[in-house]
Amino acid sequence: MDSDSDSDGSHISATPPNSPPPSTAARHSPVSRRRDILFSSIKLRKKTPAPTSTTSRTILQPKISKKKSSIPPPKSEPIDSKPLTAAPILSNLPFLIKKSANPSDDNSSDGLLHGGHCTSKFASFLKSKDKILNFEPDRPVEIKIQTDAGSAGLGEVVKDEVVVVDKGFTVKSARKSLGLIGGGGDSGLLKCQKPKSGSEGNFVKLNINGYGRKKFSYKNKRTGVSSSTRRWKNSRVRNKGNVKGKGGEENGADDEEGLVVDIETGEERLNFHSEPIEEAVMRVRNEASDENLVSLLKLTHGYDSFRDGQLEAIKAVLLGKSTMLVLPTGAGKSLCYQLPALVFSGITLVVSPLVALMIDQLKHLPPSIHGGLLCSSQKAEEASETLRLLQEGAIKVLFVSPERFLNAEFISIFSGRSLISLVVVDEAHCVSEWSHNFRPSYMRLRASLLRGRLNADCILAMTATATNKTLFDVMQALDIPSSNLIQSTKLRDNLHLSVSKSGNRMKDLIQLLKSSPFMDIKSIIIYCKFQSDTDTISKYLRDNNISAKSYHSGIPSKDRSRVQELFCANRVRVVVATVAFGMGLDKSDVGAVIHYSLPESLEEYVQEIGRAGRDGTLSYCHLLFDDATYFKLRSLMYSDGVDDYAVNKLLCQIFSSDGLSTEETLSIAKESASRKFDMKEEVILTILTQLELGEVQYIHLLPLINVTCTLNFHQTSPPIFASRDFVVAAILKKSEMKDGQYIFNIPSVANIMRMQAVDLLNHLQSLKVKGEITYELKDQAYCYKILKVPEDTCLLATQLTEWLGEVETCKVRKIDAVFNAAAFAANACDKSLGCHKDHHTPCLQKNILYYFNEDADSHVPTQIEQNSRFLRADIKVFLQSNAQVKFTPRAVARILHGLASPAFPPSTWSRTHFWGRYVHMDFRAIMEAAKEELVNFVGKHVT
Ligand SMILES: Nc1ncnc2c1ncn2[C@@H]1O[C@H](COP(=O)(O)OP(=O)(O)OP(=O)(O)O)[C@@H](O)[C@H]1O
Repeated sequence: MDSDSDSDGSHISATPPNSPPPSTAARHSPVSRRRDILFSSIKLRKKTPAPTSTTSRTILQPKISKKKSSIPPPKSEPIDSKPLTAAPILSNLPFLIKKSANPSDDNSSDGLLHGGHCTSKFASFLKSKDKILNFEPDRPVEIKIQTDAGSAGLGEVVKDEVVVVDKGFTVKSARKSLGLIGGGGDSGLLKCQKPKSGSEGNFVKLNINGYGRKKFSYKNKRTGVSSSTRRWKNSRVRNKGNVKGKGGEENGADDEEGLVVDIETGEERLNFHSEPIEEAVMRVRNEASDENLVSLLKLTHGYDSFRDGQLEAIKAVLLGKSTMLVLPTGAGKSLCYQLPALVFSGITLVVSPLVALMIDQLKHLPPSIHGGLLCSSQKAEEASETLRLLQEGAIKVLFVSPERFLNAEFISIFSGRSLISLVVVDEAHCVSEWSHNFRPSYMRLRASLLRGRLNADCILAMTATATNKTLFDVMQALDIPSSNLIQSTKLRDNLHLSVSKSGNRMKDLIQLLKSSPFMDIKSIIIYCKFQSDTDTISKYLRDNNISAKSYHSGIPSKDRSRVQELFCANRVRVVVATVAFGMGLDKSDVGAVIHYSLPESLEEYVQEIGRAGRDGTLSYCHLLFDDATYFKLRSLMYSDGVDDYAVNKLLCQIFSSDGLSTEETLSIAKESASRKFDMKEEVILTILTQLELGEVQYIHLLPLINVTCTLNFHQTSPPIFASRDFVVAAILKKSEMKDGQYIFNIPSVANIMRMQAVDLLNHLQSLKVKGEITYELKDQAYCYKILKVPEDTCLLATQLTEWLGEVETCKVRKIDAVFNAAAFAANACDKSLGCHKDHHTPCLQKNILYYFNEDADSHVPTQIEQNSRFLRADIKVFLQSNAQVKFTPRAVARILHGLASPAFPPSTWSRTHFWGRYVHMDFRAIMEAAKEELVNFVGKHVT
């Protein structure tokens, strides 16, 4: 499709010129990448009854575990053959104080994990028995711990030193691994520096009775700077090049128990005393009674009681019942797998969509539970270290990204063995394409894989935000019976919700921040949709003497971490952020969340306001909305749409291989295919994923590689080299010569050599190291092998297109629902439910709950315009003035909505007068009109 046209006849349009078209950069850099990858696959699942009960009750009875563990049995076995076989879970487990990880370092934009990008520094964020692999060895953390448990335990800060005195625990043993807090080896990089005895004046002592989890927020009396921050700096200097903790050596003991402080977040963590916990675990294994569970909870987490839904979920899981758990954000879902992980003998595998979340959850594991993580951008040695520890039984809870399930080696660890006791699917709504952020990679998480290949009997799916339709889908995919749904209200009642329609959002925002209650709130998140907004607003706030920083995926990860650090340390009052901020952020005292832009769904709204008031205090959430943003965001929901014929053409290319041998690696270059089919790369990936994971497995997807290689020989002449090296011979045979360079396609050569593309690349690399060749690679491509050719490509294309259309409709319905709820509150609420002025907690809560419980496909009314008297005339003019270009109805509608697409780039098309002119009108209505006009236009020009 050629679309290079400058002249579009704008001068003769039917409507007067619009206000200047929105900047394409702004329009097309919404940070919600969720939408970009939302398209996915057709799932033709068997229908099972929808979950009916909102709360399932379980009767806990001991169950005999069938599982064997690689972990040797403990010295003290349970008294009888009770359900859950024992493991030496606690002795000599390490205690870890970690430098808080940086959740924003996920390379994938907005912190979302796609294709498993994460920086390697997370990779080694691992707790293990022998080692703590720190990702920044040059930045060890020191924490001083007061060992004198006999002291009164009153906290104070002197000379920036932090120490925790634990009254409730005693030091269990003195270990030699002095550099490692509680560690058993000497390779740990986190430092525990013991105070010199009697130097109490240097240390903070907290009166915590061993169990408290108070917020640590002491300030240095002199500087006013948080001691943890200062401490952090000090420790860096002091520990340079010194891995072993000197202080620890001096004192001869470093295995402290009690409460300790995360040096960066200031958060307290419980150290533990292994024997009482071990005994408590045994008691739960013998009888998972409320009493036994509460006493374990107290020992491991320091809490006196369970929150709503927790006990029920834990009991169900301990009984081996696969469970769907829906609790509000911040309600404490993690605990529901942490305690079972401790009790089960095998591994608990936690699947999480974000590296940031994984890090956060790993960080928040109680010290009695060993954790590790695997993500795809780990260095090979880091991943193998984790796997080694896993196989040794040194990891109880392993966090993995869904992409890990593509890795055959990983799956093979568990195949045929009963190593896994529990699989936890966190953010389980991602499994469903009807959720607000479906992840194609979550499609791999099917009960068949988890049970069949990983040998995991029990699955715990957790989410805070799912409509009934999504829940049904997830439970069906994971084979969770409808009776095993544990669900509590979706909104915390400490969130005060308000809404206002705004004519000038910037001005209204400042006014809001300067008025009660917001003016007194010390920690505020402002959510925006567009990156550019976050920068503009934060600057504007600073200009108005409000301490603010922006946060979005376009900011370098180091700076993002810094913003998060400052915010967590209460040194920045406001963070103006895109959706990228907040995932994995467990700052408990965020007092307000303000939406500067309309969220894309009520799920997103609930998730984001859930960042506020996690400490249970009354917190304020205000939503500013306007029509223009709604139109813009609604329009963007259509940017991934595809047409039947384009999908058909793509399928023809996918299955166009000559040989169709299952051994052949085929490829589709991302960029050129995207342009050729006018389809976003993510949409192509979605279709490929569906072809792999749908009901029929047509292809097997392989890792992305650059497929075009340009090669130069430097030492040996090519023919002589070819006679010695059969790979080179094949390359010469398959290459095109251009300017003395050999250009070839990697998979083609690999195929004739009957080798894997990756092995060919390794071979080239070794020749390069020897100085024989240099080469360049380009054209990133999706690689795959064909397993089955569809009998009817057209039918398959139609099914795929229809399904993608349904997903699109679902997304549009979501944004309509959130707009309607806001508009109702602002314009139509009769205040009968108790709302007053801008305060609309009752009516918003009601609408949100209604939305979550609504009938799956119920109609959501829209206020968007369906027609315009100038539309037809404008389309006519547009087509006439671009008569040389082949348009589809979708292409015309996109241009009229100002939506970029691969074949109609904004660099060319935003110049037209029609670009974005009809963004306020329903996209599909424009497509319909464009279709009719195109038929007329083509009819006239053909005859
Ligand atoms: N029984 C309990 N008593 C007191 N605090 C608890 C209890 N259970 C969990 N918490 C605390 O509540 C906070 C939120 O817990 P958690 O992170 O598990 O929430 P979540 O439900 O996973 O939230 P989100 O959906 O936002 O990730 C944590 O600080 C946790 O320690």
